[in-house]
Amino acid sequence: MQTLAQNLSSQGIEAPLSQLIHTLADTSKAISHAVRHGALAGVLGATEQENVQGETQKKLDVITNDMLKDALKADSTVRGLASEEEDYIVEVGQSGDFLVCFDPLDGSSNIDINSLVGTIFSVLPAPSGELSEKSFLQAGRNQVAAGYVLYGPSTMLALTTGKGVQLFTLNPDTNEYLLTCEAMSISKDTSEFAINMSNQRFWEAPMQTYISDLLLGKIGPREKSFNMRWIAAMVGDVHRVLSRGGLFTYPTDNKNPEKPYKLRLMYEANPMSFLVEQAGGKASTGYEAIMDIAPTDIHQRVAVILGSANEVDACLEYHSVDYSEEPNL
Ligand SMILES: O=P(O)(O)OC[C@H]1O[C@](O)(COP(=O)(O)O)[C@@H](O)[C@@H]1O
Ligand SMILES: [Mg+2]
Ligand SMILES: [Mg+2]
Repeated sequence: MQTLAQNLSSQGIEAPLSQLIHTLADTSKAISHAVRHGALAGVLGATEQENVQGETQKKLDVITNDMLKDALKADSTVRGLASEEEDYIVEVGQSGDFLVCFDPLDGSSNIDINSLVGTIFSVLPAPSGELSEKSFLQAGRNQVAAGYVLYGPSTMLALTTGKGVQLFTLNPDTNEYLLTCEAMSISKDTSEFAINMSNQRFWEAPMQTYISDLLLGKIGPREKSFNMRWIAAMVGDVHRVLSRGGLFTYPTDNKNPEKPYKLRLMYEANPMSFLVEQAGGKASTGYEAIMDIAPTDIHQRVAVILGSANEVDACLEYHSVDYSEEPNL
């Protein structure tokens, strides 16, 4: 099995990007170690702090953010970083080639129940000139690399540099990432979907109708039965979609009109969309491809529908219908 270094070199990845990917991969090994020690290391539970998005930070949110920040600050290829847990962008060096956006610990609500969590990252080219938040506001199409690390029964790194999606598994005996799937591929069709059903009454008409039709199974317009899964960590749900197909969505809702979306564009939706497209799937808001969005804020949120191409298309058809005349929606 190829090591991460061997795989990057066989893909012809240039030295600066390879260095950065190693920094991220090495830090994820340390995070995996901390996550695995859980209560033994006193890292479970919440802090008294909130992040810029008004969410109470878990201890591990802060610990993992600091680990990644420190490692990226020491990497000469990094010009700046943006994190879910940082209010503002952080300038790192004067001359680095890359900007890194990351969610240090995705699925925070799973920490205290010993369930799946992960790290998501997106690498953008650093524009020349003075660094500001504007430097980061690039469409997802500009990403030069993206990936996630899943801290599950085994620790796995899914990575794309625009040449398909490679999956590595951390060998716990040698602490080395080894290539265990050289080209992840999402089946075009699926009969599995993932959505937080408890928000059903808050969704817009297209999603209400689409999910109702899935639930009707064989007696409905789709004429087949669908299964549902919800891990409550995007990283786990997207990993399942990459592994065996499926549709994952966190749609627009009006639960809190000031927050119509949940997932963050720069460090959740864009990197996952890059991976999904590279594995042959699709990623949309319902109205446009996620990676085509021109960002306006590093912490901006967005509706996400991603996964098996034909099923995403089926969902998008519901978004092209005018429901304004429908009495009950
Ligand atoms: O709590 P809900 O509604 O199930 O939302 C789960 C979603 O929220 C998230 O946990 C948000 O990520 P963070 O844990 O990084 O804030 C996603 O990973 C996941 O898909
Ligand atoms: Mg997250
Ligand atoms: Mg997070």
